[in-house]
Amino acid sequence: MVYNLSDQQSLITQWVSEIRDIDIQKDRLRFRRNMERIAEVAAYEISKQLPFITRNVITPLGESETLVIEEQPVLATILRAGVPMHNGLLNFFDKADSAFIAAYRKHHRDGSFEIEQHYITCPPLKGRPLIIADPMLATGASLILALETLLHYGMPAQIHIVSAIACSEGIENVERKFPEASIWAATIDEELTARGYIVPGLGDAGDLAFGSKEQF
Ligand SMILES: O=P(O)(O)OC[C@H]1O[C@H](OP(=O)(O)OP(=O)(O)O)[C@H](O)[C@@H]1O
Ligand SMILES: O=c1cc[nH]c(=O)[nH]1
Ligand SMILES: [Mg+2]
Repeated sequence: MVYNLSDQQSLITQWVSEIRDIDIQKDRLRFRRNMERIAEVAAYEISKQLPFITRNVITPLGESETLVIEEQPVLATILRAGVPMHNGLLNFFDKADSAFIAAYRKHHRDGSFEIEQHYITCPPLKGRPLIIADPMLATGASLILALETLLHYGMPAQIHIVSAIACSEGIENVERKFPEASIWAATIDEELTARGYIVPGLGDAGDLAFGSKEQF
């Protein structure tokens, strides 16, 4: 299932406009915070699909029957561009465990690239909701490799993918491999360049959040 959070006008469409804008996106603090709050809204929406249980709470004046999350999710993030979205998810799922995957596109001279994955840390996933943040779902190669690796830690009860900008081709690639996953995108673009950049997209999310990186 794919959820496009720009289906309706809302603060999400405002924030998407700001992360795309070639001038506004230069403000790194605002860029990271916009990514963070997009993830916060996605966390709220995803929370409606998690299992809840009834709990009796003693208040100073009596008792109240409330609904609380039954099983805390595991929040996974692909470094480095995913870090601001991870913070956003953690702001809302404040009791969750976290998983981290270090992966990046290793570019070759001919313009092609492959995904290098170096480090992963993850708690047991069996029977738990898994929410993975990757701000740019371009070809989907990073996300697919990350999910394939994460599933060695157990089969989650639910898989939710949170992206700021997802492109149709990447969504199709991910859906083919993980049809059970829900994709929550702040917006969806149609075009992918030969070098795997989303158009109109926003540029390089990792560089915009943290600065450019040297590649050896
Ligand atoms: O869907 P894909 O084609 O795999 O592309 C998406 C990936 O590319 C970006 O990471 P990048 O490799 O630029 O690393 P960074 O976070 O260090 O900038 C982005 O954060 C995704 O993880
Ligand atoms: O457009 C894109 C594609 C991958 N990664 C990015 O940061 N931007
Ligand atoms: Mg990058």
